[in-house]
Amino acid sequence: MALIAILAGDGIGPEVTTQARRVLDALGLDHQFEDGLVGGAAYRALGHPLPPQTLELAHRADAILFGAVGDPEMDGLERTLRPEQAILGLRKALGLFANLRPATMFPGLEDASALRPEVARSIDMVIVRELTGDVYFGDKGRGHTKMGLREGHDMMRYDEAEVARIARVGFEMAKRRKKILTSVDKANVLETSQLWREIVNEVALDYPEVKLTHMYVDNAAMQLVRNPGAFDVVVTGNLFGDILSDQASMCVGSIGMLPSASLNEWTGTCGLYEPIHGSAPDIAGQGKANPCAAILSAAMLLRHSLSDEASAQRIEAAVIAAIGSGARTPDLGGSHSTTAMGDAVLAALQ
Ligand SMILES: NC(=O)C1=CN([C@@H]2O[C@H](COP(=O)(O)OP(=O)(O)OC[C@H]3O[C@@H](n4cnc5c(N)ncnc54)[C@H](O)[C@@H]3O)[C@@H](O)[C@H]2O)C=CC1
Ligand SMILES: CC(C)CC(=O)C(=O)O
Ligand SMILES: [Mg+2]
Repeated sequence: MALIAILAGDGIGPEVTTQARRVLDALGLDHQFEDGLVGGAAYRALGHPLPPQTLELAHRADAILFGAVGDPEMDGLERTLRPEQAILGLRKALGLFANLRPATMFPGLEDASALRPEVARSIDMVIVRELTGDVYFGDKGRGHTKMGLREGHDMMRYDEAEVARIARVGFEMAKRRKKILTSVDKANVLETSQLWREIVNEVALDYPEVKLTHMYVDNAAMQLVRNPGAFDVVVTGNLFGDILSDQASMCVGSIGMLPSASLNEWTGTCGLYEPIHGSAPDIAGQGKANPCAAILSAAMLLRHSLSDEASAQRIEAAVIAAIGSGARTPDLGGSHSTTAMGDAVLAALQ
């Protein structure tokens, strides 16, 4: 029996996580669930966005289903107490360096894409985003210039081991798919990216069967809307991966459709699974959130952390069938509530 920690968080986090939990329950598997406080909800109750008891639960669990954190009322808090520190802290504490973000066009959703249907139809890609380095975790601070102007800095840095291990995840993933890997960087400007490219080329020697292309991030953003079907696996750093994956989500219809897995090794023993979106304060509490990304994250949890491919596929098939039957939340142009969308997925579960 596995222990699944549920960290629902803030805003729409609890709304979408509730639907994912319903789907997991309906599978009738013998797993145990334990809820933990995280983000703004944890700060309100316990004075810290990632309290020790939540961190302890995360370490004890076999896998974590995460909702989202973030609360506009807490934007003024010092950075270390902001709700977002909870997810950053979990990624660092659990060593979750590999973030897999699949973007696939679901049949019937072409019209919801921001792209023309004939362009959108061919999208089937995975963004492999490095998750514990880069400007997100580099030295940061505030100060004043000699002229007395306020300044801020965030250090972008990677060492060769950090680049090599995420590159390997990208190559392994590509090897199992169409054998096309695009490494995205900004090596024409950034020293960090030059090292990135050097190391990716070294790792490539172990994967002669994978076709490797290097692409600058500005071009990648453009190609992602021009010809997204050309991408198979994209490997990139923390910042570029964060931005490109939100962009990829609109190419397949909605940010409410993209799940993710954050792993600390290729097969992942303990992993954290979350929709790529945030707490969406603009729609929180209104029953408008699309729960598909959270439900699909639960499928990734079963696949990567619990080695239960059959159950993962049952969930994915149910989401495809629910979409196929016309179920749509407002972000997809429909009028299903969050719960009604969950109902549609449950009804389609075979
Ligand atoms: N992993 C996490 O917990 C993340 C947390 N955040 C935090 O979330 C808060 C809000 O950030 P935003 O920049 O507004 O990004 P967001 O992803 O929360 O929302 C962006 C837009 O997408 C819409 N949206 C997001 N998820 C949706 C869903 N499931 N169904 C329908 N529409 C959806 C929202 O309504 C909003 O208009 C901030 O505090 C931010 O720091 C942002 C991204 C990731
Ligand atoms: C710390 C999070 C707010 C970063 C983010 O946007 C993400 O991981 O998608
Ligand atoms: Mg993001």
